Amino acid sequence: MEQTEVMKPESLDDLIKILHKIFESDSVNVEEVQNIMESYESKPQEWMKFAKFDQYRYTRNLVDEGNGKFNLMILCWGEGHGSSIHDHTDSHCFLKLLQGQLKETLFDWPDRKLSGGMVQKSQQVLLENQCAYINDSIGLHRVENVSHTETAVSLHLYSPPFQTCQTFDQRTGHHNTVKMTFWSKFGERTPFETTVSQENN
Ligand SMILES: N[C@@H](CS(=O)O)C(=O)O
Ligand SMILES: [Fe+2]
Repeated sequence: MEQTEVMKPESLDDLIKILHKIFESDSVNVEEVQNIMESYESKPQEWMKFAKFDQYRYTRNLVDEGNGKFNLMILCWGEGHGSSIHDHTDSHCFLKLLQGQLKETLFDWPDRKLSGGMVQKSQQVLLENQCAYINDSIGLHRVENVSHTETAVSLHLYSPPFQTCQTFDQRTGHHNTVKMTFWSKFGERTPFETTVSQENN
């Protein structure tokens, strides 16, 4: 389908409505989703209720389940928090900055005869309101809030939704499968579960 104009979402709720419409279709137009997400102007009062921080790790806070087609979540990054090198389980990943800055480092998938560690392909600093995109054919990434004084908040859309991903050891290229958990869902702190690992990647 051809895209004629980019609608500018009036609010986070409006953005969610537009995303529901877009994802009714079976094919995902990456550029369209990226443009819509980028054109939403972040207003803290609209997303504050989802932004719950942890002292030790970045948190994943579920905002919307996208009718089963996507998961929309807000990630909260304390000073110096970062993810390990990971994949996105064959899903589309859109990452929009709501507050602060994040550094994204791209890596190639490790090959068998890896020596000297995994190779960095590129690096970019994402600024407020920018929206980046990645999938497994582009490569792997690590995301970091390198600031020692500012927190960062980002809005992530994954389609289709996924619950596990692979994390990679930069030195050896070896990977582990990790279960991904939510710190909160729809603004409510997720109850502590003893059976489920509370690890992020
Ligand atoms: N993909 C990561 C966040 S990031 O580092 O892009 C996650 O969903 O936890
Ligand atoms: Fe990621």
